[in-house]
Amino acid sequence: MISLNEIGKKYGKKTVLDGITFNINKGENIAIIGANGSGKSTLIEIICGIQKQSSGSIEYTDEISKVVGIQFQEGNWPPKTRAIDLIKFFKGRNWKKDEYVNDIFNIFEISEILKIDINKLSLGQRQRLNCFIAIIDNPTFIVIDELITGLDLKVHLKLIKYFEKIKNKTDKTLLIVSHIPDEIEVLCDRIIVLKDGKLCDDITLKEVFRTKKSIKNYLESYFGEDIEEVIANDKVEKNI
Ligand SMILES: Nc1ncnc2c1ncn2[C@@H]1O[C@H](COP(=O)(O)OP(=O)(O)OP(=O)(O)O)[C@@H](O)[C@H]1O
Repeated sequence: MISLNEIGKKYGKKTVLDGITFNINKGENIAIIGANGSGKSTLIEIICGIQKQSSGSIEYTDEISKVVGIQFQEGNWPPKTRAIDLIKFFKGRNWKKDEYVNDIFNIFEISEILKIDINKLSLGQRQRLNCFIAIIDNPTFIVIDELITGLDLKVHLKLIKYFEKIKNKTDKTLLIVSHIPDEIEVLCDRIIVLKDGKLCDDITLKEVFRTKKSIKNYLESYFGEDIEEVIANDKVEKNI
């Protein structure tokens, strides 16, 4: 279990996270939602140990966090780095003999971008590669910061299917930043809502369906406008 206790984060005088308390149990699949700037990325970076909280504590009580795979919205790779260089770096020269790596290599369609400078890839191609690299070590705890960014529909559906398989067939723990109702419904069993850096809801999908009938209705109750519009604005902001 990962236990967050009164996590706070300040950048200078600006409070970005305030009093965040919740647990992540092994095998859980959690969606973190919130408006732009509500602190989602900061929170997942703190959970993964990339950033230090300004206050509060985190306890990691079992093997959940032993192997963490985090996919960032953007990855800053050194100039002239290619996918093949990263694969060899992480898995060695004999990576082709690794069945798991070959499997995800095909699913994420890496062969077509294998020898291109990563900095010259399109947003969607880079997203695919970032996601692939995040899970190359077959992590027990997978953190995905907005799967949809830059992906075309075909690849998006393919990746959702892959993560759905992970959810159903393994006891891996998934933490996903997402605003896409269908994605949340397929991949998650719990939603955490951040608003202005505060945790304002922590609810199971079961409860969402019982009280609001659909995830779309639930999201609308937080965003206060048609969620399709929020998603569309998100896509425009991220140049999809
Ligand atoms: N390194 C930083 N220095 C100063 N302020 C920062 C830094 N990183 C993030 N912030 C600010 O902290 C707030 C929360 O940012 P964060 O990226 O965590 O939000 P988010 O919910 O993930 O946003 P988005 O949906 O746009 O990705 C924002 O106001 C952002 O401008």
